[in-house]
Order: sequence, then structure tokens, then C-alpha cells
Amino acid sequence: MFDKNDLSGLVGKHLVYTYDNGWNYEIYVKNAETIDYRIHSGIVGNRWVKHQHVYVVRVANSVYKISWTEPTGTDVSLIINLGDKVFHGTIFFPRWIINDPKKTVCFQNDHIPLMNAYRDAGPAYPTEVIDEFATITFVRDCGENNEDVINCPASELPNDFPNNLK
Ligand SMILES: C=Cc1ccc(O)c(OC)c1
Repeated sequence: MFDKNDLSGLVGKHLVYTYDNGWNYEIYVKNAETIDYRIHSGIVGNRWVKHQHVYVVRVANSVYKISWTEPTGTDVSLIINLGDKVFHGTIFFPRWIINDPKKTVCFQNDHIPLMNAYRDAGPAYPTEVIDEFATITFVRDCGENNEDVINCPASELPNDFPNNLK
């Protein structure tokens, strides 16, 4: 039996993955309750976020689930199966983001009150559910609480990212 409380197989991991719909995302599991992430392509390509509070659980030997709710009102739940390299994401977008995704394309940390105002103005419904598998294309260990892993928008990365990383 695995230890449900041992998240050490996930914490510190930096992953790049591409959803089956073509959207390319990147996540750094900074610690057991915090992620940083960067979106490379998709309807909100070039959005990036640091210090997102998340809920992380281990549900099998090498399978984890990360869930959170964002200042925009978007809810996300990810399954990360490191053993089989299977990734699945479910994103619950409020209607206002589907109507005008560009409103959320920014370094969110500099605009939290604005995102909350958009969230509260809505419309929230009908929610758009994006339910997709993804292929993990890059994994490395960066240790905990490393602020250098995700520290700029995707547009400022070198052309050979992530192959420029060790
Ligand atoms: C809406 C944010 C969001 C959606 C899907 C993801 O895989 C993700 O990873 C960090 C973030």
C-alpha cells in the first residue's frame, strides 16, 4: 500500500504537456499547496500565474490529483499519472472567459483585483467544461520553492525551450 500523505514524488516537479486539443501548458509544483504555471498556446496562450493555492492528493502509487479555484472563477482539476505518463485535465471556464479570453492573458499576479471584478461581473454561466487528456513532453525535478522555474511569460522564452533546460 502506498502512503497517501507522501507527495514527495510530485512536489518539485516541472512538467510541460500538450492537451489533445493542441493547447500547450507548463506547471511547476512548487510545494504541496502551491503551483506556478505558464500557458504557451490555446485560447489563453501567454497567460502566466505564480503562487496559486492548490489541493494536492496522491490517489495511487504514482498518481496525483491537483485541484484549485482561480481569482477569475475558473476551476481546474488535473490528474498526473507519472508512472504511465498519462495526464488529464478538467477545466471549468466561466462564460465571460469564453466570450473574451484575452481579458485573462497577463501575469495574473499583477491584476488580482481586476480578475476578481471580472469574476464577480460574470456571466459565470453556462460554464464551459474542457475535459482533455494531455501528453507529457518534458519532466524534471527542480526542488521545492524555486522561484526561477517559471519567471517570465511564454513569449519571452528561448526558441529551444524546454530543450535549453537541463
Ligand atoms: C486554467 C488554468 C489551467 C488549466 C489547465 C492546466 O493544465 C493548467 O495547468 C497549470 C492550468
